[in-house]
Amino acid sequence: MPRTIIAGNWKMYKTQAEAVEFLHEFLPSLDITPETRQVLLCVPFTDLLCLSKNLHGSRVQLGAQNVHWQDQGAFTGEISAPMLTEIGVRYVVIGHSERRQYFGETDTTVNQRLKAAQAHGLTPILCVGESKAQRDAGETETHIMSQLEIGLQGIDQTNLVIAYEPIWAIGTGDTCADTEANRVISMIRSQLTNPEVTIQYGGSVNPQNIDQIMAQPEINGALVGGASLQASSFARIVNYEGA
Ligand SMILES: O=C(CO)COP(=O)(O)O
Repeated sequence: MPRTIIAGNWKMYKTQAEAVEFLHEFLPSLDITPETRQVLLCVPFTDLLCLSKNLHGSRVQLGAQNVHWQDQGAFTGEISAPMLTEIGVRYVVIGHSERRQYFGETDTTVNQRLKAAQAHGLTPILCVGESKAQRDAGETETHIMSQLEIGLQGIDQTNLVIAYEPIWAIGTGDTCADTEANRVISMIRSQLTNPEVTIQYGGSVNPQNIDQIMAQPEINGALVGGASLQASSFARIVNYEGA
């Protein structure tokens, strides 16, 4: 069985002070068994060091939201994998649709970032998903298959998480129907060589829909944006009802 991983993606939200305040409320309300349910917070770079100290000994792991493919060099504004692992980061989100849309991320650079993350022992969370126009044109499957084909070239599937995030469902409140998310995730799994890869759903996950999403057999977790910013709402999500 793939491991269940519920991750919060804070995007560009929360100063350090706000992050610490979040933890004070969030950590005591966790009601999970870490062996069966992994919880992650993927936070802005400036929050990582402080959260690493505050999460030490807790049941929550830390993730970054991007990583460069070189270990060091003249790459102004970038952060490398050794810089992340040194401060206790274990996961990194790669190829989020917002990076693809606003910052020129391509499947090729996604692949380079995945390789660098794995080379340093980070677990990458590869984000894939179709736009509304692609869905309407019936191109959901071909688009995702092409993202996977290029993104996963030469990638070790024993240290990998995939997040299916339909772009039209991100931040819109327009959640993909859970059976449809299950169908697409099943298609994604059919493209993989390792059946144990955790595949998450992301896109308007909230405390009201998490139980139903997690009841789907192919869905192994969630990547949560807006609803991970409030401690009470993210706690309800990670404490979802189910196995
Ligand atoms: O992009 C997302 C997580 O990476 C999803 O964002 P929302 O949960 O705000 O829709």
